[in-house]
Amino acid sequence: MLKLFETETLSLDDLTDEQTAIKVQDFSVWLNDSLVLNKINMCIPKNKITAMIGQSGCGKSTLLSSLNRMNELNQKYAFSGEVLLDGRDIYNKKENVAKLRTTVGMVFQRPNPFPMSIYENVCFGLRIQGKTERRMLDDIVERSLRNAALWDEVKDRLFDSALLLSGGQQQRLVIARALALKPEVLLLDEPTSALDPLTTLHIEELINQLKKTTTVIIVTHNMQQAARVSDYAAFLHQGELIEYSDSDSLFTMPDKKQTEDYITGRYG
Ligand SMILES: Nc1ncnc2c1ncn2[C@@H]1O[C@H](COP(=O)(O)OP(=O)(O)OP(=O)(O)O)[C@@H](O)[C@H]1O
Repeated sequence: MLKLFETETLSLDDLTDEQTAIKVQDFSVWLNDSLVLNKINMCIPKNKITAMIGQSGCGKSTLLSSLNRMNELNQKYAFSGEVLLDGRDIYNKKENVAKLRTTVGMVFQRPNPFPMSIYENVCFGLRIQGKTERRMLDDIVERSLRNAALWDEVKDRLFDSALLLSGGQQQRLVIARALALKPEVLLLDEPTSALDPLTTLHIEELINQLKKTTTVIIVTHNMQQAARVSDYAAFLHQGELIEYSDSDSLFTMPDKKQTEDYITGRYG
């Protein structure tokens, strides 16, 4: 299979604690009293790209947003089980949720730049953390924009409104905003679904670069994209984790008939 990038494959069954970024254990979610995720178990490897795939409504976004407690913004939310980040249950009562959401950053389907300058967008979270020293902010803004492959396009207009950027530039800007906080994990919810093919390719290259320092988990409807960029893939169906393995195996020799039907386009 044509892969955009090659990578060493670890066996998901033999991951050590050091190789594991997030461990999801018997995790179930109810929204408005209906079961949306049913006893999910998965170990997400560190500094790799893991894709979540499955037909609309299967629970991908719910699972993704459960990994940094974004799901709690939904009022009628209940869960059971555990999500361990570096061995710590993020649902423990003492968890600092604001800090968690900087450690586990999230980028949504539609870019959501704030109505302020490009520069201020990138340092938004840093300012909330009370960081004001200009030279440090300048350095972080430059590094984050470089890492998000946007620096060359915006370096001469850092103080222009972010809303003037194109859709693809805005998506890279919000990735830069997340990177400024040095996340350990970045959650991407269909980050390229609103973008053209060339910009999508830029973002895919960027995602691959990110794994040098960051664990990336991406929800995508685009099977080619999942096969191109991900090292591991999880197939969900009606709230169940049907199959989870390295992407080469899942996309070329799936174990389960349901997975095969989905990736060959028989449904979904
Ligand atoms: N607030 C809510 N109350 C009740 N059910 C909800 C709520 N939000 C989502 N759901 C249901 O939970 C299930 C999972 O939704 P989720 O958004 O996680 O699926 P998804 O796989 O990401 O779908 P898509 O690919 O369409 O974005 C769906 O059946 C959805 O209708």
